[in-house]
Amino acid sequence: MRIAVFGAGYIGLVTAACFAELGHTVAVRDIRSEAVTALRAGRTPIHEPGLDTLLTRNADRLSYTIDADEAVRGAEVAYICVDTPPTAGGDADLSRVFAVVRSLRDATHLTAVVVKSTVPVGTGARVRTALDRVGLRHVGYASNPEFTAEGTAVHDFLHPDRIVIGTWDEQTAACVADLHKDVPGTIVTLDVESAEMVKLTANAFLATKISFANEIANICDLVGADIVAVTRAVGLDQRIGPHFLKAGVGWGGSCFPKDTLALKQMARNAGHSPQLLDAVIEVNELQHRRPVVRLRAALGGLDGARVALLGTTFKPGTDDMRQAPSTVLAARLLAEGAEVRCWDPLAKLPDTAPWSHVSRSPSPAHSMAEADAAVIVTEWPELLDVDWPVVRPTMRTPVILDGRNLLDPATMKGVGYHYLGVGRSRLPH
Ligand SMILES: NC(=O)c1ccc[n+]([C@@H]2O[C@H](COP(=O)([O-])OP(=O)(O)OC[C@H]3O[C@@H](n4cnc5c(N)ncnc54)[C@H](O)[C@@H]3O)[C@@H](O)[C@H]2O)c1
Ligand SMILES: O=c1ccn([C@@H]2O[C@H](COP(=O)(O)OP(=O)(O)O[C@H]3O[C@H](CO)[C@@H](O)[C@H](O)[C@H]3O)[C@@H](O)[C@H]2O)c(=O)[nH]1
Repeated sequence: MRIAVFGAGYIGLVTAACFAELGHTVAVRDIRSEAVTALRAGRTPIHEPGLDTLLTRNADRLSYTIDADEAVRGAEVAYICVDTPPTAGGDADLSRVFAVVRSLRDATHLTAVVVKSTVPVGTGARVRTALDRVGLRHVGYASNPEFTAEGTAVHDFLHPDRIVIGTWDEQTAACVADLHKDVPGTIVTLDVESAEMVKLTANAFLATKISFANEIANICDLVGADIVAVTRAVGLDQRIGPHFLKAGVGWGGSCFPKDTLALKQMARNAGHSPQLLDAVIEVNELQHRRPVVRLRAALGGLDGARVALLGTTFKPGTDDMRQAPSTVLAARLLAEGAEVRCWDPLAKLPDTAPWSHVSRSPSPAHSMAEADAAVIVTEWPELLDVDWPVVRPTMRTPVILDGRNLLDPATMKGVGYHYLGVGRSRLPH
């Protein structure tokens, strides 16, 4: 099939590359000319494992343009993969989605318009009305939310747990299902509103699991239990499962913060106050700040202290800094008078505050030299290879706050660190 993909970001590019891998012909449209220029020159503007390979291998089935008409020329299906960031009030900003819909007005040959962007319930109905208004009444509509995670998106797309297709007519459902015919995974067809709700619910539930683990970790710290041992045992219960129970510095990224807030505001707009979701978000915001409280106590104040941030991206395996917990940490440390350095193997650090006041180090060891404390913010595997006994004497004070419970506490204490984990105060100091 011929597909037009709108948006050459993390989701649009993965969608385009994977559909091309499945044998479809894909035209990608973005409004950022620099992204289109890079893609045309064979450069991938984002880091996503496996994406380069797919884009290169399927280059003859892929094209890139800033021209919407060129993208949809001959296409049967248009996929909308544009960003839906929060407005100032926290609702999802749908302006880009509707800009794409307006740009389709001459694409009368389309069979279906599919929204993959994460959107509030009711968006599909509004897009349907907008399509009708621009003369595309005969074109089908589907919601096909995406569940891939950054760092594993290519694998997740090609090996999904489920493919969710929300439509109001069987023909469009069959068309979207056909695009995925060579992809394993259960196809779930349902109404558009429920499909939109599935996406928001899945992210809210995963965020809830993490906030729950973080709350239990904070209690573990107070009463003398070890969160790693606790969640390992609890997760063996098949009704609970082991996933998304890792305590740490809280969740970030381009999805959980935005989507939990969008769900909360969507509920409030409907007259419901979602108290559990409020608590999930609040626990997470506090979790971003807790390392500063703990460092202040460990160092007897932060004014003039040198702190190294090890890892800045919101998780390993990506260059994405969107809503990374490290940004709150860096800002808070600077506000308390600390000098902050950072190391990250991939991060695209913004040149705005707080990062404009943070110095970059080429290696973890370099960032820790003469430092009073280091915080593991992102569990990059490179941190397991650091020669910790060699680094310790180079630090002014050997305080390690392991915000991801990555390292072995006994080993770190054995080589002379003042080691602090998350929810692990039971372990001997
Ligand atoms: N990033 C993820 O892992 C992920 C996973 C599941 C769902 N989603 C959802 O997918 C959507 C896209 O997320 P993303 O991370 O890819 O965002 P992104 O910011 O990386 O990419 C969005 C792209 O859309 C482009 N764009 C904006 N307006 C456009 C227009 N009118 N025509 C064509 N292109 C346009 C932007 O220039 C940008 O390159 C969001 O709704 C997000 O919530 C993201
Ligand atoms: O046990 C855990 C698991 C994750 N995290 C944190 O949670 C955040 C999100 O992680 P992850 O879910 O792996 O990354 P995303 O790429 O944001 O993917 C999520 O958001 C996407 C966008 O909606 C969805 O498609 C995915 O299904 C969903 O996992 C990161 O800050 C992680 O550090 C934890 O703190 N503890």
